[in-house]
Amino acid sequence: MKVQSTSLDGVYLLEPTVYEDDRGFFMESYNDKVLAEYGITCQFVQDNHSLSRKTGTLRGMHYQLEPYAQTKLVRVIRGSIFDVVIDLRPNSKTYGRWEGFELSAGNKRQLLVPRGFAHGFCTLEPNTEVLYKVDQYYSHPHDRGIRWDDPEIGIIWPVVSPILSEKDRQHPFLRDAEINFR
Ligand SMILES: Cc1cn([C@H]2C[C@H](O)[C@@H](COP(=O)(O)OP(=O)(O)O[C@H]3O[C@@H](C)C(=O)[C@@H](O)[C@H]3O)O2)c(=O)[nH]c1=O
Repeated sequence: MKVQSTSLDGVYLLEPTVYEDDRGFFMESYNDKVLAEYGITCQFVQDNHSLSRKTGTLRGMHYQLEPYAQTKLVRVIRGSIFDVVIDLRPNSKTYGRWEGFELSAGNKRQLLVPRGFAHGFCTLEPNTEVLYKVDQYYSHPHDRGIRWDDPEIGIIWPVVSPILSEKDRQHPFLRDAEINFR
């Protein structure tokens, strides 16, 4: 497993070692010892799986307030996504900055999203399935979001008119968002 740091402190891009043979492939999709070498010692407690039928489906930008903030380990098992994080840690040098990564069933990359970040993605292919581990349980009362097209953040999405849930259309801009990360 190759672990690369990114422009945002605490966000890592993971590239598993894939062993291919006549039958197909084998890879370790999660190994806590490898993550611990990078100081990532969270305990994952829930696995999530979503299917987005159409290309250009955008889910985001989501986070949970403390004490239900979540670390997420995201990967794609079918199709591909443009996966985006926004740094929401008020004391961070990169507060309000975003970065995007292409994750696909083909490249098998994974993104480690720490607590204190908003997360979202846009699908690049039909019938895209995303799996992710989280280290805190879902809590509806702590569930928050920021508008995907907040001009102050300026995410460059690969789609102009994405397919959104009703909830994701209603999120506030970052300047009005409720944030309680330290
Ligand atoms: C996230 C989540 C949702 N749900 C329920 C609530 C709701 O009725 C239904 C659909 O929820 P949503 O519309 O929020 O699903 P979705 O838009 O896919 O939300 C997800 O988006 C990505 C980008 C993330 O980063 C995730 O953490 C999560 O926020 O599933 C759970 O039961 N457990 C969970 O962990």
